[in-house]
Amino acid sequence: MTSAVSGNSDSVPFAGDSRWWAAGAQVASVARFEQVIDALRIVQDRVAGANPPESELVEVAEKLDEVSRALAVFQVPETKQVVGHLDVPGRGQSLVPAFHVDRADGNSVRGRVSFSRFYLGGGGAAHGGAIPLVFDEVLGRLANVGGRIRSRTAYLHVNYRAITPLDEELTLEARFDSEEGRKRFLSAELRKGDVVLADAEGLFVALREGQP
Ligand SMILES: CCCCCCCCCC(=O)SCCNC(=O)CCNC(=O)[C@H](O)C(C)(C)COP(=O)(O)OP(=O)(O)OC[C@H]1O[C@@H](n2cnc3c(N)ncnc32)[C@H](O)[C@@H]1OP(=O)(O)O
Repeated sequence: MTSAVSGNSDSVPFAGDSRWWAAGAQVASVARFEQVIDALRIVQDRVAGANPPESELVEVAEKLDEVSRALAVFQVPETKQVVGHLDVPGRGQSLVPAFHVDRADGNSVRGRVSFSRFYLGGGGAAHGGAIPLVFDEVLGRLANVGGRIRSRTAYLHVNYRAITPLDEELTLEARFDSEEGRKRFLSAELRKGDVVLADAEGLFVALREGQP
């Protein structure tokens, strides 16, 4: 039996369906796919943090090749892709740390995120590119919810105020500040407790008819 992939991209509704993707992609089991993504995230972390002997590396490479071969025959075009459209925190997209929504409406969202070992930059701090990934994910979704015409990031300005530690639950708050014609201005902060670790301002431009 197959299930339609949900229009919402988080277990707590993010106030609407952005329809960034073509609706109707089917997945054999959302729960099983989520299990695969969770396992993949752990593999990413374990690979990033490992320094095993060569014999173990040979075995691990063979096992990973086996997984790649198993999935190779099931590749689909973007319109049928499941990753990115799963109704689970993080949309099943293992590139971006999963964002867990606690509160959302059409103009703001608050949630939690944690940067695991995979996202290490150096010196215990999250990679400077991993933080904009999360801001783009959250602001991009917020820019498009509530039946708005879909938009794309035109710019994303990030200020790094303090190092972002790994493996700690952080909060992220974002808001839709204003709109001028096709231009949507949004902002957000990433915090550990009361301390702002990073903040961001983004411009998202609504796409014209037929614009990719
Ligand atoms: C479930 C799905 C969830 C998805 C979540 C993740 C969402 C992630 C969103 C993304 O990351 S999208 C991918 C990254 N972004 C891109 O690939 C965008 C690439 N750039 C473009 O496609 C175009 O440049 C863009 C659509 C952003 C704008 O081009 P247009 O030709 O449509 O707009 P135009 O150049 O006419 O500009 C419209 C207005 O925006 C302004 N503008 C555009 N880019 C700007 C910029 N960079 N800085 C300042 N202003 C800018 C421009 O000046 C103008 O202002 P005015 O109306 O006041 O004259």
